[in-house]
Amino acid sequence: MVLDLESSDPLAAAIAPPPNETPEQRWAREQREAQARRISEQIDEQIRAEKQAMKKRKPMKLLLLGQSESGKSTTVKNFQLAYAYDAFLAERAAWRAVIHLNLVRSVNGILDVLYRELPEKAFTTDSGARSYTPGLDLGPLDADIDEEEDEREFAGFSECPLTDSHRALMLRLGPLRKVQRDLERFLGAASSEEVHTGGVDAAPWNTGGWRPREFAVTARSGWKAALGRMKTAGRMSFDSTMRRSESHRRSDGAAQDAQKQKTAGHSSVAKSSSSARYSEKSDDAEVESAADIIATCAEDMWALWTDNTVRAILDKRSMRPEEGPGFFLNDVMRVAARGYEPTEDDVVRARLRTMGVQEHRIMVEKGTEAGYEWIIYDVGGARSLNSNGLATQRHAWYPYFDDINAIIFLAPISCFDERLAEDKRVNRLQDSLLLWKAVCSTKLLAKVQLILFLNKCDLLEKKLARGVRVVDYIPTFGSKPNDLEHVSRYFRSQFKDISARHSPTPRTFYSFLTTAVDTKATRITVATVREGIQRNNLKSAVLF
Ligand SMILES: Nc1nc2c(ncn2[C@@H]2O[C@H](COP(=O)(O)OP(=O)(O)OP(=O)(O)O)[C@@H](O)[C@H]2O)c(=O)[nH]1
Ligand SMILES: [Mg+2]
Repeated sequence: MVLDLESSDPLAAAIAPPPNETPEQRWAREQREAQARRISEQIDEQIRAEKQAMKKRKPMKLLLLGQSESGKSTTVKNFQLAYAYDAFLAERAAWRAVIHLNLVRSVNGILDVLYRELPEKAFTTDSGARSYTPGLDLGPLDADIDEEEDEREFAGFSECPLTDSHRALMLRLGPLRKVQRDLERFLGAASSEEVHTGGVDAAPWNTGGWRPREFAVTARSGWKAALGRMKTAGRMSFDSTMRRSESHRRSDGAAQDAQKQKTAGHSSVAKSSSSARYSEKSDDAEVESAADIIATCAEDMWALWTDNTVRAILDKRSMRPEEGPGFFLNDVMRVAARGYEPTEDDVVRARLRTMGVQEHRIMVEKGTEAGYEWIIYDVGGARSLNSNGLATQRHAWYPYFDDINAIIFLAPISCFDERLAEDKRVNRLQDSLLLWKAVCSTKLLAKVQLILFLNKCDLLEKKLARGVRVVDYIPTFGSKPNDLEHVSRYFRSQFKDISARHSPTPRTFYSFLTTAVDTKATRITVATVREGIQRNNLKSAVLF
């Protein structure tokens, strides 16, 4: 049987003129069709005009505040994922070097602990000064040593539990010291600025004692320029033919970064752009060689992380790298593999400290608001922004406070049992509350919507599940059940109370329980917040 395509096409049948149409009927039909075309064109024109108007509309300005490691930059990444996905994708490869740095920092942090477990003679020089075994390229101790902690009797081990095969493993991982230095130099070539953390910066994965120093690149020193270089490096491993066009783009990018930072009120633009000079060839080669060494060490890193003795040593020291920032050891075989491309989740979990102010322009790519621009200011939560810092540095923040539409304030509520490194008397949650109080009471912000993200709920839940009792750190918590619901409700009530008592004029309290590394859940929160800010009304958004 031959299929009659013409008559079996429902569309063709629907638009075909009726059979036996009279001239009058034809005239009437053509009139109707012309009218329908006019309406359709009007609608198209209206959409075009709306898009134009959208582009002309003042961008929505959002400021992210909160102590260091509260999750501000992670929240920015969630905004990018939701509303500027193409831009997010474009930068994804660039994060490889950061993720590699995060990984080797975890490994070197563990190695530091292990070397300190070895008998004295294994790391005492002729002069008696402590050092690592001579002849190894272990570099300087990459941790802030707390002598008190160092001398502490190591309960549970009467003698060194590390065997010869542990030592051999540690030796084989020795080259990762240099890898860490190289990656730090690469990411920070614009500034070579290492930040000695303290105060609100501190969120070590060991709650007491010493911790690995964290590496930072700053807005002032042009970390975006560094990211530009990482883009090259990341892409190189996927497509080396991109090299030439990329180097052109990079110089453009450095100029744009300088311009953006200027817009954001940075005084050190010149420094930022001039410091973007670097030796492309050696930097690229360094990053590739770092990736190579990391790939070679993959199995040993995994062996280290899964070794029972090593884990017992970390446990005894209450060290939990897996709860710290930028933890990739569980994924080491994937992340360290040659040709590794970061996933979305990897990028969201990657840790790169922000110093100064980062300005992110997010152009909404799709939907009814395509073409609409958001400017998100991501403030480094370093010391300058602690409870006292806000007072002393308030002038520096005025340009950002001025015409801001909303502030998202991030408070990591899992850190109720952690203390500031610079002042052991101050609880980190307490520090967050003080900063919140300072923000709430700022007169210039009286009319600004404040949205509180009680973040790191996943870590809070884990902590409570392993028996850490809130009342031991915050006596006013009393005898309430030590579970996520009651604890988060209690913490929320503290923040709410401060908002009510210290806001210059009455303001509605908006809060969300968040886990910023959970991109699915955060996407919903971000959408609610975005719509709410746009309508200047988040009433339906108050959760629990
Ligand atoms: N487990 C967990 N980790 C989180 C969460 N939010 C952020 N992180 C991690 O915490 C680390 C710090 O997050 P950032 O977003 O860099 O913190 P920040 O507030 O920008 O810190 P500064 O730039 O120092 O001011 C990163 O490694 C994140 O992946 C969370 O809800 N749960
Ligand atoms: Mg940040």
